[in-house]
Amino acid sequence: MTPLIAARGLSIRHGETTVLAHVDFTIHPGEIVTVVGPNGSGKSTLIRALIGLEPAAEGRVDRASGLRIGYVPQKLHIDASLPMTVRRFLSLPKRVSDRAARAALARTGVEGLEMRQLARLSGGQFQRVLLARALLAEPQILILDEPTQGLDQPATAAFYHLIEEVRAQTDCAVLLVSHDLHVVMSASDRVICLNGHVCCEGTPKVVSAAPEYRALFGHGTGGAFALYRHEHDHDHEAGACAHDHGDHDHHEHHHDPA
Ligand SMILES: Nc1ncnc2c1ncn2[C@@H]1O[C@H](COP(=O)(O)OP(=O)(O)OP(=O)(O)O)[C@@H](O)[C@H]1O
Repeated sequence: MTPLIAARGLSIRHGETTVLAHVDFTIHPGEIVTVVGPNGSGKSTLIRALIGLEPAAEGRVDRASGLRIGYVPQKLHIDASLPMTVRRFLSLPKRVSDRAARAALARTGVEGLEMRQLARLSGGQFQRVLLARALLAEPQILILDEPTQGLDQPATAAFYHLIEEVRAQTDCAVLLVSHDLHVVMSASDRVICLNGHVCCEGTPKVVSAAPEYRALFGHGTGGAFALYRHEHDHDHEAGACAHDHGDHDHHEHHHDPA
């Protein structure tokens, strides 16, 4: 199957610093893939590179032709305290019909909020409005960078449940960045563990058992994997550290100043 997006030997540098080194990564239609990794490990950078917002220092990113991407960035360059209604926000940057706006809000469980000021939305409602806006493009892939930051556990769980519903309804692929390992792991087909490079990759079960993952996140994470989305699927597909090229010197020194 042709991937929607593929990074091939992708390295990203900011000045002298290599932020991502030799990343190989693909996402296929309909998959839910989660990128996990410590702070500063390059998760947002990878997402931005996949979308075309970061130039490759080495390697490349291939995107399916005409790919429709629904992107919810980690930081929104809009002040939520600006006087702006949800309806108006949904029309940025491209005007949408009342009907489309209503349908998008209904789909994300925040129907009837059209005339509400952004500043008066709860954190959870705001995330759902962001998701509604991303869905307006009828994306083939939805990319969400830490969408539940600041939400409590029930709101986080409800949001991921919604993502799964959206995926089921639209069959779009979903690429998530998250720190919510417990919830996300259970809702992912595949997990990529990043730390300047791909440390390990595979099903939640494979990644949870990978020494590289455990070294980063500790051993107390075992309980996080009680609910695997496809417990019996594809475990053979991507063994732990499939993308570890054995270049250990490089990996270990990755975060050292160049
Ligand atoms: N525009 C930039 N210029 C210079 N360095 C940058 C820039 N953007 C990111 N970095 C650095 O690149 C590294 C990776 O950042 P990135 O935001 O991708 O990490 P992250 O894994 O998403 O982190 P977090 O979990 O904290 O959001 C960090 O060390 C960061 O300081």
